[in-house]
Amino acid sequence: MLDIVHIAKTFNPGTITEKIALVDVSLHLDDGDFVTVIGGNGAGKSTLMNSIAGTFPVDRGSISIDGEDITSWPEHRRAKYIGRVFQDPMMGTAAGMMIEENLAIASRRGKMPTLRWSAPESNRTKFRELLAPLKLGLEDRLESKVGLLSGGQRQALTLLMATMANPKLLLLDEHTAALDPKTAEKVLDITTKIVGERHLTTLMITHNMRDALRCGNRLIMMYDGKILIDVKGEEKKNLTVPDLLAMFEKAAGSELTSDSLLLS
Ligand SMILES: Nc1ncnc2c1ncn2[C@@H]1O[C@H](COP(=O)(O)OP(=O)(O)OP(=O)(O)O)[C@@H](O)[C@H]1O
Repeated sequence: MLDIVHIAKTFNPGTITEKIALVDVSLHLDDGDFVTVIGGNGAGKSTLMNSIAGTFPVDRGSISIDGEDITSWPEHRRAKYIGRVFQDPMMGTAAGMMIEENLAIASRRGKMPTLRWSAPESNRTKFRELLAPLKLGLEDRLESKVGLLSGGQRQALTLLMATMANPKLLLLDEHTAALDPKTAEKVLDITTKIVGERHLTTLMITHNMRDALRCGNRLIMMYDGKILIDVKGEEKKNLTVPDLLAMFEKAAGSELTSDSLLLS
């Protein structure tokens, strides 16, 4: 489904601020794979995601989705295939617009643009049906401005919008990190439900090792711009946080020092 072959990315090459962010990364995802991505600060997780989304070009290598080489595609063209949710609940939705207007825009992703934002009654019924399973009461607030929602409500809505047009690939970039623990748990449960029901191929960055172990069928751990650990299926299911730390030490030849990972 997703094929990343030997990609590399260096920021500010040839300057004193040069930073090698991705060394030589290859990754193949099967249809419906739900991969959690962990790693310390600066390991290259967001750079990997940004490379896939087309935020910037990679220096080397190729990226394909369903056999189509998208390496040279600009970000807006890739957006037809890719749904993305960021850490900041303020991104991904339009605060000044109503819930139904946001959903109407999301449902038209990849189709011809239209000047008509408002939703006819048939769409409203569809939107209520989509929102009700979130159990956040949003189905009764279609005309509320999104800016009035809590961070968790807004992230759940963003998730719904990012998946409405059935993306080939869903990228979740620490999408629960800015929420309080209880709300984060709820949004993560909603994520697991949507991804599972829709069989969405998904990459999810998290700083929480337990979440990384609990969610998905595969886990990759990045370190110094490389994929250091890649576990899936039964092996992942039986893994504990101490197992993961031991695997890291063995593969990296040093102890994990990232506070954000160890304290999560
Ligand atoms: N646009 C950029 N310009 C310059 N350097 C960058 C840029 N984006 C990332 N980097 C650097 O590349 C390295 C990898 O960053 P990246 O954001 O991919 O790490 P990460 O694993 O997502 O870390 P974190 O968990 O802290 O978000 C870091 O050293 C970072 O400072």
